[in-house]
Amino acid sequence: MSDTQQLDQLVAACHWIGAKGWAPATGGNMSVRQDEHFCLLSESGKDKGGLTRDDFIQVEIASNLAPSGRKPSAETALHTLIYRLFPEAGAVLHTHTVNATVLSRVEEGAALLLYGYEMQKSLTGQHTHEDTVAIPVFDNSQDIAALASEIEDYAARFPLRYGFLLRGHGLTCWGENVNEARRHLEGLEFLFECERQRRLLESK
Ligand SMILES: CSCCC(=O)C(=O)COP(=O)(O)O
Ligand SMILES: [Zn+2]
Repeated sequence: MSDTQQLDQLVAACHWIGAKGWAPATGGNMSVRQDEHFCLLSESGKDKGGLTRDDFIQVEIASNLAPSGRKPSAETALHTLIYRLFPEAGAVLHTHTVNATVLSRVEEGAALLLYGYEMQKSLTGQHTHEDTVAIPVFDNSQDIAALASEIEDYAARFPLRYGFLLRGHGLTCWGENVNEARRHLEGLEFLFECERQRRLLESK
């Protein structure tokens, strides 16, 4: 698929995310890989539900630098980390949903454990509700370089698949292309909603 087609799919995904209310105000950021060395990342501070092709900025994956001098997302280092860690990753979506924000705060452990849900099979490679999907939760930080380094250390020691949560902040997830990243986002968001409801009911 050409760069233009991938970017068009990403723009459509941004509009879909916006319509769902998953990137309120200027929250969220989205990117697509161009090749081994470069990705296209959303410009910082924009309403991501209304992005057009021109709102994406080329960023060098190794350096986080934008040759154009424009300002890509404040969370650029998290996107480029994913592209460096996973050569098969082709798109990254970061959202600020209520479920991800609340669940990541009430979860006291280092990971949100999802099990018993048929919808786990919306995640590539999951074939049964009887397995456990672990989505790590990292404490939020305004120091994105330090956060990226912490996540890199985690990935060197533990499996990291589909996405991670930032406590009180949101979800960052990815896929081999925009469509797979979208499926992972939608599947995880559904699972987060179920888990939030389950915890609420069981606490009564
Ligand atoms: C109110 S949004 C705060 C920053 C953030 O978490 C985010 O996802 C958007 O930052 P960006 O620089 O990508 O616009
Ligand atoms: Zn964010």
